[in-house]
Amino acid sequence: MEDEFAFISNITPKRSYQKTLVRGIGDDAAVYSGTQNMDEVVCVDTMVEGVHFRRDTLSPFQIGKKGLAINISDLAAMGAVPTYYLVSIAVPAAWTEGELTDLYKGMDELAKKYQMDLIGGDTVSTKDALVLTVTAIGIVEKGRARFRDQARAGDRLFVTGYVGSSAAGLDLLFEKSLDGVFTEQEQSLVKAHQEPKPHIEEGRLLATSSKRIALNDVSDGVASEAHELAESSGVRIVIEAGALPIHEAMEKYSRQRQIDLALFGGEDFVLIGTAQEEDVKQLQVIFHKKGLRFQVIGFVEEGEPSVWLKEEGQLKKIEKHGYNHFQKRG
Ligand SMILES: Nc1ncnc2c1ncn2[C@@H]1O[C@H](COP(=O)(O)OP(=O)(O)OP(=O)(O)O)[C@@H](O)[C@H]1O
Ligand SMILES: Cc1ncc(C[n+]2csc(CCOP(=O)(O)O)c2C)c(N)n1
Ligand SMILES: [Mg+2]
Ligand SMILES: [Mg+2]
Ligand SMILES: [Mg+2]
Repeated sequence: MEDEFAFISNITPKRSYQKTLVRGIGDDAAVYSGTQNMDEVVCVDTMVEGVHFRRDTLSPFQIGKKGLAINISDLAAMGAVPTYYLVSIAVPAAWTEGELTDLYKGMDELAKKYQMDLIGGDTVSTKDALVLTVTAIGIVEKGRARFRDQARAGDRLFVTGYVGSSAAGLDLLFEKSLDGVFTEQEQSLVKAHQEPKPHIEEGRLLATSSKRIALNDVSDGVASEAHELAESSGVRIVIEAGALPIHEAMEKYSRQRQIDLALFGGEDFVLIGTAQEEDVKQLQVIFHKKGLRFQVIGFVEEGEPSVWLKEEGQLKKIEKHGYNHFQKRG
């Protein structure tokens, strides 16, 4: 990059979607007005070169798109409607301005889909690895945000999409690299890793259609997210191995590997939650009508906060070893 200021000028949006925007990029901070009867929802997640992606696993466009997607996924897990985002980027010398422009195009594609305005950020240089930090903002009707602490004994555990696909796709990318040759089946796993689709529509249905729902998104793997629900809610969660929705492209993998990828792989960015049995029945109908996936994968019991896997009648305790930045993968 030659000039930080010319770069900022290039990535400044020429249009805005949100009516509440008062001042976007170009001042010391952005300003937007609150919306009556809505709560503001805000989250931030970071992607680091070498940790969350490599140059041979994601293209610059995909890095941008995924950097925004993982944040929209957290908004989805709260039941929110996305509105704004801010981008902080630390750029090493090896990255060209063209690549950075592509990275922003990736974010812009998704922003357009959800009518989100880019309203600010920060651009700095760094020595080795690119670091992309996105802050996403959304709104949700007052009292409707979906929390992790709402699971109760008797609830069913559900997910809103395939689990394990992203980790399977990453393994394929490690094996063959970005421009490797993939079968059509392999390509669907690779795509799940490179361009995860945030489940906003699902989150909105869960925020507006039912009563008490605990909700989280799958960034670190089903086991880790189930632990978060169990710990926040003070309950015991049982996952039924046979019910996990595994993509057909993983059929040729051993059963053990499929389950491992689903439980401990992560980055699927589907929603995982719990709801009362009678609400689950309604939700299944609503989701089905919209062509969306809603799969019951287990249940909630009273007991010490813990997660168990039920497989062929046997119960096995599963530890919280999803993806953990400061632990070796178990
Ligand atoms: N360094 C930090 N400083 C302050 N709060 C943090 C920090 N890291 C995480 N948190 C907060 O801790 C909570 C859990 O964060 P966490 O990142 O685990 O959730 P997540 O974004 O859903 O998961 P993931 O990062 O795997 O996508 C959130 O409320 C988050 O804002
Ligand atoms: C090159 C490369 N190596 C490993 C991985 C796997 N990975 C990285 S972070 C993460 C969990 C979510 O992170 P966070 O908790 O920060 O949201 C996972 C499963 C990857 N995507 N790319
Ligand atoms: Mg986070
Ligand atoms: Mg989350
Ligand atoms: Mg997250």
